[in-house]
Amino acid sequence: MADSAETQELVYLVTGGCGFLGEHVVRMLLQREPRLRELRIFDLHLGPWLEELKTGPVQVTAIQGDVTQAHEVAAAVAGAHVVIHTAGLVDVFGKTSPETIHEVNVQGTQNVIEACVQTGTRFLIYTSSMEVVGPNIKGQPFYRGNENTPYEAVHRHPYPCSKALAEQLVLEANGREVLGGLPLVTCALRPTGIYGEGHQIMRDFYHQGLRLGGRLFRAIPASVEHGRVYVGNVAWMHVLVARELEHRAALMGGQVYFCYDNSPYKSYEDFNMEFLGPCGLRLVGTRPLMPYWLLVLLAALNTLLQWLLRPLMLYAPLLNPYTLAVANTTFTVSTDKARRHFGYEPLFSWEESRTRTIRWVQTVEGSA
Ligand SMILES: NC(=O)c1ccc[n+]([C@@H]2O[C@H](COP(=O)([O-])OP(=O)(O)OC[C@H]3O[C@@H](n4cnc5c(N)ncnc54)[C@H](O)[C@@H]3O)[C@@H](O)[C@H]2O)c1
Ligand SMILES: CC(C)CCC[C@@H](C)[C@H]1CC[C@H]2[C@@H]3[C@H](O)C=C4C[C@@H](O)CC[C@]4(C)[C@H]3CC[C@]12C
Repeated sequence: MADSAETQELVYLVTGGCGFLGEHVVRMLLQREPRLRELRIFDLHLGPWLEELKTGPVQVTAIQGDVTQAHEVAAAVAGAHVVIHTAGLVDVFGKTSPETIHEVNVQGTQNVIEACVQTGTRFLIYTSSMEVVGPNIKGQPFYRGNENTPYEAVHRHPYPCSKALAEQLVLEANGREVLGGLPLVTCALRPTGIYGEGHQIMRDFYHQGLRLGGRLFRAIPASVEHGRVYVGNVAWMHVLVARELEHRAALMGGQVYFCYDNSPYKSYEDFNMEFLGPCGLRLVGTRPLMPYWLLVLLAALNTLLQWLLRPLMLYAPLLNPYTLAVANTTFTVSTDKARRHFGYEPLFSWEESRTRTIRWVQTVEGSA
């Protein structure tokens, strides 16, 4: 992309632009990418909030489409300078079949890659995930690791498997010739557990606490560290990579970067309480209130119930064998690769991230 900080000439496409992360990427681009002429938002489910974005200087084009449909993807990609591909099924609760997860997350990503090649789009940023690395099926901890830390990335669950395959497709596509003869430049960003305004699981925990009289009951040892990253900083990293990818193609092309900021390392439950506590909830117990084997049994029971009830209803509780294993395994990152490669610094401090998230929880329906 030519250096044209002043002129608005670039066309960006964000797939999954109406999702939790996608919406923040869309808003961040409109706020902090002065070269934008058109911003295309491609999603299976378009949000009503998009209308409010159409009053600004940037042409905002909402495209209702399905990444599993190659022709729809190609039509949306054609003419874009940059594609930020966040669309995906983030399903670790058994809501959809393994086949559907693969079709959306893997085949959908392949469709995006082929659309870039066929239409001449040269820059593709993929939202991968920490789960491409771990935690693995052996439950081995990943303690403050980085992009080069050796770790046996072995998965069985459809979601991490799909993210790993999709990431591999994106990285392997780096350097492919696109229409016009120039090379495709790709990279993948690996957020750890994202939190912030719009985080559905945080909302679920909040409602669960309200139902239990303002209390949540500790299930995971406080010593299990989870890496979390604020959604605004993840969005900022996507914007920054998109801006720097051309000028630093040789360094950044085909690379993966963990998404990180200054959010503290805590157990999943203790971290959530940073936001739910100020909103009136209390985490009962300094240690897990029930033995791990009982949690394993309950998780297995939930899987059985989900299977039995499937003909009648969707039963998809937070607790299942996979979510329990992930929750119970330390996974934290400590890296500065994004800073070294493209000058990333978190846009939001921990204090700002925390305040913004608390304010959002306070607006959640049913809040105390
Ligand atoms: N939430 C996290 O903690 C987290 C952490 C790491 C990585 N990620 C990754 O970030 C991305 C976004 O995750 P999220 O948490 O915002 O999820 P989300 O479910 O809120 O957003 C995903 C978006 O993709 C859209 N989508 C789903 N299937 C589609 C299809 N077939 N065609 C077009 N659009 C489709 C959905 O409508 C939704 O708007 C995903 O790729 C996910 O794997 C999320
Ligand atoms: C004891 C049980 C009730 C566990 C409840 C917490 C559980 C639902 C949480 C714990 C860890 C969470 C995952 C983690 O933050 C990272 C990711 C990667 C991302 O790509 C998708 C979301 C996911 C899987 C989180 C889902 C919710 C988990 C499992």
